[in-house]
Amino acid sequence: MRLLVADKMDLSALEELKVLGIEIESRPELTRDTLPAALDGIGILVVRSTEVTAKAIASGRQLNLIVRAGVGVGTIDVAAASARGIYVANCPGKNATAVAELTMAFILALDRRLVDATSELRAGRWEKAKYSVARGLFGRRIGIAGLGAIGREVLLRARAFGLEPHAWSRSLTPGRAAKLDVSYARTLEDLAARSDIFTVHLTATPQTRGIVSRSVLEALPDGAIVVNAARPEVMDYAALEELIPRKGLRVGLDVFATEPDKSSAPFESHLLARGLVYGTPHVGAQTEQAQRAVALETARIIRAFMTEEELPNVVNICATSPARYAVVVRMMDKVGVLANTLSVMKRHGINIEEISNTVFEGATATCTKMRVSGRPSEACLKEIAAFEEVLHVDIVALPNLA
Ligand SMILES: NC(=O)c1ccc[n+]([C@@H]2O[C@H](COP(=O)([O-])OP(=O)(O)OC[C@H]3O[C@@H](n4cnc5c(N)ncnc54)[C@H](O)[C@@H]3O)[C@@H](O)[C@H]2O)c1
Ligand SMILES: O=C(O)CC[C@@H](O)C(=O)O
Repeated sequence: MRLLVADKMDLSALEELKVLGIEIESRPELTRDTLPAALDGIGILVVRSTEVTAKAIASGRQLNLIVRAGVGVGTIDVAAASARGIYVANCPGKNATAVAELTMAFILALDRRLVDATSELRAGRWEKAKYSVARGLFGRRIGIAGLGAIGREVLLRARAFGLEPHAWSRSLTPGRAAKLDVSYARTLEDLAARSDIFTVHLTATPQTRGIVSRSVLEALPDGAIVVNAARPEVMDYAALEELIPRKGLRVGLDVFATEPDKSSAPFESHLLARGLVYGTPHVGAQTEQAQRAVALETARIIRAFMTEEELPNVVNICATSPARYAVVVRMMDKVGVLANTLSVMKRHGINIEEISNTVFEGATATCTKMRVSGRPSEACLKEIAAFEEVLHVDIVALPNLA
């Protein structure tokens, strides 16, 4: 099988896959527009930020698996992949430490205005009085929006700096907050209102688009530090642009709405000219440690795809299966027995949603579980049971977990 890595990546971690017959091709120069033509004959695609459009997915006729070597899958048309039965998997948590470190770097740099001080020194200006007015972090309040993998790493580091942690997260309850020893905020507005430092670590989904809204940003105290190392879509950047000078916000951004596809393209953001705004070109995950961890996780996913039944970190499996019954058939491990069973199911109009087959020690007998949406008739089950090589047929009603 051919594997294409369409981004810059630590390839040494993928070397071990060659023993599985995988041929690795590295083409970091590919872009959203050139990727579709490069997918001919490719079975596995690995990407970081290169966009995988519906057009690319349609061109990848042999594509079985797309691995996002990172967390956010917003650059992949997951719906198009699902419609063609292509797995999409990611590497959650593997770069959390790196992003938390960048978040802390922004907070410290903004408090001390490190970038401006350095620029002045470089220009030959010793502005000691100007840069001797930092507020300091100890005892100040940090509001963490989203206590996922990165949010929790930020929490850990915030404590070490003596910051007072407050949080809002989708599944955070007052009880859980008490266990984590963080002050519970009922809403994002509530969190913003008590944040001297406000940092966002939410997934970008249709539900979280603009969730850090104008009213959330309006609720921030004047002079607050704001960090977004998550995704631009989660924050109302137009409102932020307006509020930076009005409220004297100090802002650190690793993510921009105008990010180019590849680093050679030009970049522009009005936000950077609005006041004390520091930026980095989406490098939150770019430490050697994080990239190594992500590459190892990518290799683990691909190995599992080639050798195991279960695939880790898949983001596009049907959350609630439409299957309502399982037909459990114990049968002899012989050619054609399963095919006969399937042909009976087909004749009775039964659509199989999921199927698994376990072979027992000695390879004499197997157990096949077919999960189906409609209940097969007694006649259908009797027909299956009538095959000489079928040992037993059962039907089990599945709990509706929807
Ligand atoms: N700057 C970078 O280079 C970089 C690197 C890694 C991750 N990220 C981004 O950082 C963010 C956090 O990543 P993570 O690894 O902590 O992810 P995570 O899945 O561990 O945590 C995500 C958080 O978002 C919340 N969330 C998800 N859907 C939500 C919804 N519909 N409503 C409210 N909250 C919701 C979750 O409850 C959780 O608190 C993501 O946007 C990710 O893409 C950026
Ligand atoms: O790999 C990258 O360049 C960005 C990674 C980051 O945004 C992620 O979601 O993991």
